[in-house]
Amino acid sequence: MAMDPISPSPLEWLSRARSDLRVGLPVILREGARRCLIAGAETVSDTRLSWFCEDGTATLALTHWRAETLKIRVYDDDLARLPLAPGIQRRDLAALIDPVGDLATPLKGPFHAVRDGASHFARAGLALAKSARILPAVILRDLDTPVAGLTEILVDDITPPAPARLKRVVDAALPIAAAVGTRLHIFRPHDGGEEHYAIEIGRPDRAKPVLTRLHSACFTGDVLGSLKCDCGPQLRTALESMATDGAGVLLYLNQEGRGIGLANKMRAYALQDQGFDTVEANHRLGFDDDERDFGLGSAILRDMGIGQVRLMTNNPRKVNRLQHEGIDVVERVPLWVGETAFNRDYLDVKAKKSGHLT
Ligand SMILES: Nc1nc2c(ncn2[C@@H]2O[C@H](COP(=O)(O)OP(=O)(O)OP(=O)(O)O)[C@@H](O)[C@H]2O)c(=O)[nH]1
Ligand SMILES: [Zn+2]
Repeated sequence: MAMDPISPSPLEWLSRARSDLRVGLPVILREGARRCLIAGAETVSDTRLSWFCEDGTATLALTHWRAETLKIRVYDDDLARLPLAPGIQRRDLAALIDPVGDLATPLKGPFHAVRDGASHFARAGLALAKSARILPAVILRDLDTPVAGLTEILVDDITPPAPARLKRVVDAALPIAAAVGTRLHIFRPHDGGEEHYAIEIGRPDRAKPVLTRLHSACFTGDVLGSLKCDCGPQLRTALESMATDGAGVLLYLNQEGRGIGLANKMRAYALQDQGFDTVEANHRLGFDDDERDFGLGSAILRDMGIGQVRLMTNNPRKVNRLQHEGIDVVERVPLWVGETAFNRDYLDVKAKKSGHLT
């Protein structure tokens, strides 16, 4: 991995590794002279799975959340490793990593987690799977020699995640129903991740606090008008308030499903159909309550020359993260709109479990 101008940089390798995992291609993790092959447990093919497992040394890494649901002992703080026997099939793996069938087949196990050996390859693999927006579960196997054609990355390049860096790609006038004088700015992260947008209403005076919202993408709420959440009404109300005020900036962050991606959010909805709440559903899938990085918001605001904001939110994590990164949140503007019979429990859980201010 020489740092000449033409070879991939660590960030570029990471971007490749995410795509590889998504299509089912294994990736090599390296630390010093040690190499480990990993693959997404959700995406690995039958043939590759049997290759991984043929000598009986492969393991499956799950987050502590998923392990707790399956009653697996957690020896490594935030994750658990299970041995994978030769001959294990993809449907056996699916039952371990995907909670949708948990209630139908509740008596899985007992499981004997791996205690020995280092867990950092597993931890790095799980971080990579999350950033690839697949289920947070990876299979691992030590590797003696490099494999030609596979992406190889250093464990240290995965954890801890680097602070968000984005570049402004383009902006143009976009008259919208809420405000004719609107511009849409597109920002592209250096790490090859999803693009994010800034919707600038009017011409906010940078010398004063700017009415601002950090809005996370919600395809179901923003586009389809889902009644299960409050995102659509929050989006429209925020834009209308900025129009009424004469100026404002709404950052549309492509962190669908609190950062787990739309496919995993729909898995969470399937669990909610079974009676679990929004937080429990994330945990049963193996995710934290909230996987979003609000550092994206401060990076974009800084780029736009905005240092002081009146932030439209009920979420104290957004306020804290902006403050932490030097954006002065001079006021929090509550944004409670769009309660329906279908989202009452969801809003209740956000207030009770996720600390949303009422
Ligand atoms: N995982 C998961 N994500 C959900 C669910 N319902 C909505 N979301 C996502 O939750 C996020 C809500 O985003 P925001 O409205 O910006 O954030 P918030 O944390 O509610 O904070 P404020 O609205 O600012 O008070 C969006 O990314 C939605 O896609 C759910 O049941 N599970
Ligand atoms: Zn929503």
